[in-house]
Amino acid sequence: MSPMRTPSIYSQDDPLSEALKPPESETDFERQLRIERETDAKRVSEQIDEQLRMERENLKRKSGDVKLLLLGQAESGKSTLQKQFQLMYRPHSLDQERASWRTVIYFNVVRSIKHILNTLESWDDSLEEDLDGSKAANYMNAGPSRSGSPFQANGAATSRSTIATLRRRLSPLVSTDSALADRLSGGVTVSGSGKGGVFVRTGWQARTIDNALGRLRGRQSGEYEPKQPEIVQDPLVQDVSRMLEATKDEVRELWAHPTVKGLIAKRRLKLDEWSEFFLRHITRVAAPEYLPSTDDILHARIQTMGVAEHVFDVNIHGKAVSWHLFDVGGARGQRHSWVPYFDDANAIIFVAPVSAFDQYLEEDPRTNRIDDSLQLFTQICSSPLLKNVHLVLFLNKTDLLRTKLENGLRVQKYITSYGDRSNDYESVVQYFRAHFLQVHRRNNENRRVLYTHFTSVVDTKATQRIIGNVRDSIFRGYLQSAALV
Ligand SMILES: Nc1nc2c(ncn2[C@@H]2O[C@H](COP(=O)(O)OP(=O)(O)OP(=O)(O)O)[C@@H](O)[C@H]2O)c(=O)[nH]1
Ligand SMILES: [Mg+2]
Repeated sequence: MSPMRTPSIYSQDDPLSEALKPPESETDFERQLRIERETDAKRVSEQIDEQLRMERENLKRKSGDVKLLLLGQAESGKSTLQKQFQLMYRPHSLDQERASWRTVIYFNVVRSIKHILNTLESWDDSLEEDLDGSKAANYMNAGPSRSGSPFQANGAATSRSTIATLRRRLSPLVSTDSALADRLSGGVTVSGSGKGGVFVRTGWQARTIDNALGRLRGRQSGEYEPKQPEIVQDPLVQDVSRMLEATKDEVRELWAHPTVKGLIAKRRLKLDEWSEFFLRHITRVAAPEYLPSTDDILHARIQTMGVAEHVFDVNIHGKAVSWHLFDVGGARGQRHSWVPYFDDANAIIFVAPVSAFDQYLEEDPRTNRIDDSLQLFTQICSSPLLKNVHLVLFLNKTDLLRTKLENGLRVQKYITSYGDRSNDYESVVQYFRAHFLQVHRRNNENRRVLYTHFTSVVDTKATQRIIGNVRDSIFRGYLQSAALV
């Protein structure tokens, strides 16, 4: 007679229970493991619910508080701007979460290496063709190589074998990709998350540690003492750190390889700004006791899921006012969650990345990112719910725009209406600004002012000055509308 089954957490009435039912052939040992896993998952889920409930409680808005929304497409720089607010008004909180950013940065590095190796694989045949012909010279001129150019000595065959060796040596590091993604997302996958890979919800920093502890607890017998986030050592992060340390020369060699440089120069390999940043700083990032600097945190990339609320006490003229800042996920699949937050908003900072003129949406590769920003800005300007909101526009990523133009990228190639205007920085930013101003003018029944700033939100000094300006202008409008002056 088979032993009586311990009840599962799946309810018998649940229509999903049929699909989730354990297999008939499950052994006692497998069942025990499954039940432990389920109990563990339930505990984590309850902790998350409790944490969210407490966060909601703490975040309750009082009348007189300022509600500021950060809006804009994915990768525009909203969360980076939020970090600047945090740095300015709650710097200790960034220190507390500093260690958890290591997971994100390792994930960014591992994804970048994976992307380079995959691109090398898919271009293998045409590379061979290029490298055998005169075009090889372009690759060699495209950038310095730490190890010298392998093509000069033995040609394409040597290059291929160097890359094959690097691929083999880097494969254990690359294979940590999904475990890191899982750690960050807490196992939640979102379809269409694309190359950025992982969406995180508000409070992920604490939960990243909790996820690690949950798993640790599963392995240990007996009780464990919860520790401070800073001193908790996530075994996965420790493993990745060791691997990175052991293979940092290979990562550097791959990054400096003439074929990789050549593919980048020919725009066959497109790396995101954060990939380039961390690969450039790989020696520091791969050091055993690496703790991310503030600059590293500002460059780290993780997609926002839903809407994350942050509260800051902003002091102005001796009076402390609570600001509730809402950082939204900008990907198309996330935008439906914005509208409930429009109600009673005081101000919006719309972030539009002007460097993105040569880029297309991850979610829809036919849509140019500047076009998408303009469409989105049109919707925001024309929304009746937002007609009284103080409106600020950040034309962001101006540093990257400058670099692209200096490298000879022509705007007209991607935005034909640009025509034969001069391709210098000033002409380009003014052209984009004029388009946003036009959208605003056409959707401005209430004759409200649009405050525009050219920004690079990874630049702390400049951004904090601009935040100061924005704070003052929002505050003036806020005082007027509250009839306090
Ligand atoms: N160089 C440079 N990088 C920037 C700038 N603004 C943002 N970034 C980088 O761009 C990446 C994306 O920025 P995020 O702040 O995560 O973008 P987001 O708007 O929050 O994106 P979603 O959460 O997906 O909506 C990060 O790696 C940032 O470091 C900028 O002005 N200059
Ligand atoms: Mg974000």
